[in-house]
Amino acid sequence: MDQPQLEPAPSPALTPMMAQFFEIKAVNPGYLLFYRMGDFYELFFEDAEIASAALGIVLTKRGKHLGQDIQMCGVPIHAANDYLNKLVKLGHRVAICEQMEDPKEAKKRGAKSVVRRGVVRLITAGTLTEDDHLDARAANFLAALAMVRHGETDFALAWADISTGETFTADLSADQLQDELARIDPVELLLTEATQSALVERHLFAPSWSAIAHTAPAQSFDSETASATLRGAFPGEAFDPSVLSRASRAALGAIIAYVGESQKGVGVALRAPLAETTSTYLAIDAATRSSLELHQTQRGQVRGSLRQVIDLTVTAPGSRLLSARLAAPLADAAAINQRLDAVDLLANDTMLTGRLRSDLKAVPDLARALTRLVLERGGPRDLAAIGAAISAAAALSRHMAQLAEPPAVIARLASTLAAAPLALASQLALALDDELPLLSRDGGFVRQGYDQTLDDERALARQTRAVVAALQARLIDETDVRSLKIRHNGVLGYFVEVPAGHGAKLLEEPHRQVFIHRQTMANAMRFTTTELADLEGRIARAHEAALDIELKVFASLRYDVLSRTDALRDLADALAELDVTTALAHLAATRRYTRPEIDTSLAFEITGGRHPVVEDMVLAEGQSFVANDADLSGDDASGGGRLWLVTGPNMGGKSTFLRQNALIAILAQMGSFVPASAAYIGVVDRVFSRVGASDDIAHGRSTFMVEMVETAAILNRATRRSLVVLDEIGRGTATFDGLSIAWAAVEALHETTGCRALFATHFHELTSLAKTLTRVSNVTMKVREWEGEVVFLHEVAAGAADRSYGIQVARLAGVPEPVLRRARQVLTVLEQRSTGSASSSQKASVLDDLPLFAHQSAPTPVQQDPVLLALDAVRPDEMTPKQAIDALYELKKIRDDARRS
Ligand SMILES: Nc1ncnc2c1ncn2[C@@H]1O[C@H](COP(=O)(O)OP(=O)(O)OP(=O)(O)O)[C@@H](O)[C@H]1O
Repeated sequence: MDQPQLEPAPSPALTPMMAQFFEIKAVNPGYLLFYRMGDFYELFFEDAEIASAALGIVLTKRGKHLGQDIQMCGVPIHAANDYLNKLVKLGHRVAICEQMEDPKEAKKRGAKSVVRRGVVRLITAGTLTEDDHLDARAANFLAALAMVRHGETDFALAWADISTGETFTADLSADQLQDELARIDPVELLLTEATQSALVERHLFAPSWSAIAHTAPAQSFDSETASATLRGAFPGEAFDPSVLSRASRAALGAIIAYVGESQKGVGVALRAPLAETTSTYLAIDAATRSSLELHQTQRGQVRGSLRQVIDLTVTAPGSRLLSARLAAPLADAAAINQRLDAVDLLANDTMLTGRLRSDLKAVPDLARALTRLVLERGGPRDLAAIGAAISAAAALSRHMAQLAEPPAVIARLASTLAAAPLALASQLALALDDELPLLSRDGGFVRQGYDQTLDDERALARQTRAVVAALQARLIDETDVRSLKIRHNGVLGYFVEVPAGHGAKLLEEPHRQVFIHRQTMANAMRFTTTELADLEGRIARAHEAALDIELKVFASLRYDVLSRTDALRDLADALAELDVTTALAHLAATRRYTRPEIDTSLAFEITGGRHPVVEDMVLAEGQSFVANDADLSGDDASGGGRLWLVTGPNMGGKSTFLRQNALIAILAQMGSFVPASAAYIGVVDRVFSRVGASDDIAHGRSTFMVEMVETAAILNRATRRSLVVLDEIGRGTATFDGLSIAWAAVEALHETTGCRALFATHFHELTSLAKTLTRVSNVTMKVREWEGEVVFLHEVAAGAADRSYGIQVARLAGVPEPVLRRARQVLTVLEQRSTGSASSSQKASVLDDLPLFAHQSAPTPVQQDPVLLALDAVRPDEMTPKQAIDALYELKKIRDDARRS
């Protein structure tokens, strides 16, 4: 969110401080400047207006500039973090400008000189590292998008999570762009102005990107300079920039430049980038992600999403990895089966899984602690977190050592955990105290007994404090002022304080030889003595010396940790992966999920499938979920997979059935067991789901237009290996248009695409396609009619529905009885008309009677219910138990009589 710039012209009347402000502001355009003044960060001019409105803090004035009041607001240092958090969440960008020298130093240069200040950090959504700014269970990606004019691909994307160091690149074609960004879900997106305009022009700029896009200068995307930048950022053999495309280098270079600029010279340790090829993953486009409510519901809530139901991880890094796996399931059968082997073993060994999960609970966020230490923002607790993670890894690997022939993933994890640098953990445990401060700057974190010189200095400081107490006692004796006290404050240091009434005594002989007057207060007088000043010096020196040693210990521990960065990152990865694997095993064991069989065929055979989220909701309401089979299996010889046409009443469970099959495919390919009694799936390359399209008024597209754009995307992009799930295509337009489009779409999916597909529809005419298209079958959601009401059985059965039960559903929804009656009349005539059995006079009469409400009869007067009338007469307080039972029988009888009549 860019903000207006201040006028740059410094006027001759400018105070030196304002001149400094303008200078700093001019080189940080687009940032709210947090300008340090003593214990506050102050904001001026438009910055102050924006911040005061966003934070709800008071806007004041400080002097004038060019005849206008200077608006100002400020936040105290100790609360700055909260305010920063709020501003960044609202999309603002903040530059932190600190005092770079002691104000006393500035004074030495002259009374009017200004304290030197400089920007030490730029804070934006994508460059955060502090725990209190980050969501522990979500990645925080900064992305950069480079566009290529002439090249193999059109675009390249680089993205990095600064808080963990993970870095990726991918070359993309124009039609992959929106899907990939929806998968990565960055919090900030860098691109040049030219790229942004080109995207807008080509209708590729998704509306949701406006909130995260930040235009960066073209030179930061220069692929020539990028190579050098990349070599500097990823030194060593591990990474060779020339393996990346020019566009990927440019995008990655832009990220490195931006991060470097934001951290103002503090080296950011990103991990060597992983180049991703989209073909390794099951492709899920943005509309499908939203329709299937993978990470959040269509209303933007995590509750009710698939992620919420399946995320049983016990650590934040585990949760982040699970979320990433759900966003990008695999498309390689062997890799999926490896993951499944690991889950399988643990799902069947609940004892081991229980032990691992209980140990994992105590594992801290190693990756983020490590990054803070790299960025010189870490404290003693981060060091302790690293020690704790290493020790936990060792314990976990001991549990895993019992396994005789572990599957490949478990064996790999066990060996990484076993290689955890234990010596480092012991050293950290020896050095660090049990209770630790957040920051290292005030000391107090090194364990007693770790460093002899430190212990000596601390003892000295303690002793001198005892000497102060002895001195106080002696001075009381010598002066005979019982209320004399030796105290300490930040301004005077140590001083002698006596009540005002005794002050005069100390100013006189013989005491004036000893006591040097410092301050007179309303009810006390303060003095110092040579001996006290001397003692104070000793205490301060001991304290300083102790702090100095502690800071050296911290620096050396930090160095030791950083020299193991690669091993620690591997360890962090392994811990997160073990958490995900045990969580999926726990899910499988506790929710009756089964292992899917995965291969490269075109199978899709689900027995007793369930919808993971709807099942949870239905069970919570005390009902049971009806499991359903699906078989869309096909083969190349017969032209591809099967297509099921699903008909049935509204509320019958069609959407649930459609979605559950797509979700089962996604779960299976991310390496999870699935909610079914059996599942056999040939790897899916893309899944498309359009269930319950809604309009996109904000972007000028009607329901029908959205539906057609999405249908076009499916027909153009689905392959034989894809799974397509479509709900009610063509319902948003005139019946015949809609029916024709749905008809043609089914034919195209069957004849040209040959994908496995579920197609729900209310156009019963479509069911006749099963006669001509060999791989089309009709299924229907079963219902039963009971006393004129429809009961949904939620059961999928072969065949086609003969009616929609729309009017019954309208009745359930509370549509008034006269409207329902009239609807029934119209329906009867329309049905007879379509079968040709209505007489011409009947047809004429229904047409004459339209519009519908012209015919509406006056509402039937509400009849008084006899049961209620009888109930009114009942006086429970005046009844004996016998009379109460009789009354109950009477009420029942009245009701039965009323029914019969
Ligand atoms: N298999 C099932 N077992 C138990 N309850 C189910 C099942 N399927 C669906 N339901 C219940 O029925 C409700 C309606 O289901 P769903 O939205 O899938 O119906 P629909 O046929 O798609 O309706 P519409 O055509 O109006 O969109 C669900 O919210 C759920 O409570």
